Amino acid sequence: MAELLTDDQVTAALSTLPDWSARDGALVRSAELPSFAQAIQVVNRVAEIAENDDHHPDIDIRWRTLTFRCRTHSSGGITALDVSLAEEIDGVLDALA
Ligand SMILES: C[C@H](O)[C@H](O)[C@H]1CNC2=NC(N)=NC(=O)C2=N1
Repeated sequence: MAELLTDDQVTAALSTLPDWSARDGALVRSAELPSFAQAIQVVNRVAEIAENDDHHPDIDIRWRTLTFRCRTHSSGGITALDVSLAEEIDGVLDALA
């Protein structure tokens, strides 16, 4: 099972992820896309990455606003897998937002 990050490790990771915060044992980011269709494109691209990595974010879709929550369910909190996933989600948003 993946190791949980310490609070200090989470703080250090967040310093490189300015659009993310830590809430309730998860890395959380919201993003508003120009349209619902573009929001769904982002979701589809993130879904592909999540399947490849076998690590899946919780995703909330409200019209064109997406909220991603990255936590390792099997570990019960934030692990290095979530930091990597957050970086990959940033990459998708940078490319499509
Ligand atoms: C067997 C497989 O690796 C697990 O079920 C994976 C799938 N995706 C997952 N995603 C997340 N975010 N947390 C998990 O614990 C998790 N477990």
